[in-house]
Amino acid sequence: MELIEYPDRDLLSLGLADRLTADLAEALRLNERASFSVPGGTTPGPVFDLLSEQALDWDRVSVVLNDERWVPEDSPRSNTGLLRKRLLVSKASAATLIPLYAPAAQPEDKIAELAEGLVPHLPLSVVLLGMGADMHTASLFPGADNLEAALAEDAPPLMAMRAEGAGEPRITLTAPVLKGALSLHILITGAEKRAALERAQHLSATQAPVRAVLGQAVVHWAE
Ligand SMILES: O=C(O)[C@H](O)[C@@H](O)[C@H](O)[C@H](O)COP(=O)(O)O
Repeated sequence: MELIEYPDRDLLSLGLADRLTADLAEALRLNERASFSVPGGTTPGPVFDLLSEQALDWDRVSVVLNDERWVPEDSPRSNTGLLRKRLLVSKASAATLIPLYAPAAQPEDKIAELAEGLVPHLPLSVVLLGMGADMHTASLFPGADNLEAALAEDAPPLMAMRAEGAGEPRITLTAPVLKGALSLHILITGAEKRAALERAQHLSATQAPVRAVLGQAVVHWAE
C-alpha cells in the first residue's frame, strides 16, 4: 500500500483528480476504450467536480459505480443520481454510464442483465474506491450475507449484498473485479477513517473487507 497525505481536502481533491486523469489518459493511449469505476457516498463529490472538467477523450470512457444502493435514481440515496449530477456533466457528459441499477423490487431480479452490460468493459482500467469507518469498501461490508463469496477468487463480477450497516439492499462489484484493475486508488478523509485504515492492515479481509484491495492501492488521505 502506498499512502499519500495531503495538507487539506482541497489539495487532496486536486491531487487525486490529476492522478486519475493521468491514469485514464494513459489507459486511453494504450487502448481504444477505458473503464473507470467510482464510489458513491458523501466523500467523492469535489473530486467528481474537478474530473468532469478535465480534457480527456471522455467519449472513449465507460463509467461504472463500485456499488449501488437498491433505490430509484431520484432517491437522495442513489449513487447513480450523484454521478449524473457531479461526474457525468460538462466534458465528462460524453462518457458512457454502465448501469448498476434497473427498476425492480430487489437486486437479484436484475443482476444477470446488469452483469451482462458490465463484463465487456472488464478488466477495469482505473478504480477509485471509498471506505467506511467500519472498513467496508464498495458494498463489501463486514458481516454481510454474501461477503465470503464476493471475496473469493472465482466470484462473479457483480453480487447482491445485504448488511446491517448498509441500509437498503446493495449491488456491488466483487473483489476479483476490483483487484483486477490496472490502477487502484482509495479516497479517505478524517481521523476516524485513517485509524480504521491502520487497523485494517492487521486484519483479514473478512474482518476488514478493504484489506482485499490494500496491497495494490494508492490511498489518498487528508484530515
Ligand atoms: O454506496 C456507498 O456507500 C459507497 O460506494 C461506499 O462504499 C462508500 O464509498 C463508503 O461507504 C464511504 O462513504 P462516505 O464517503 O459517505 O463516507
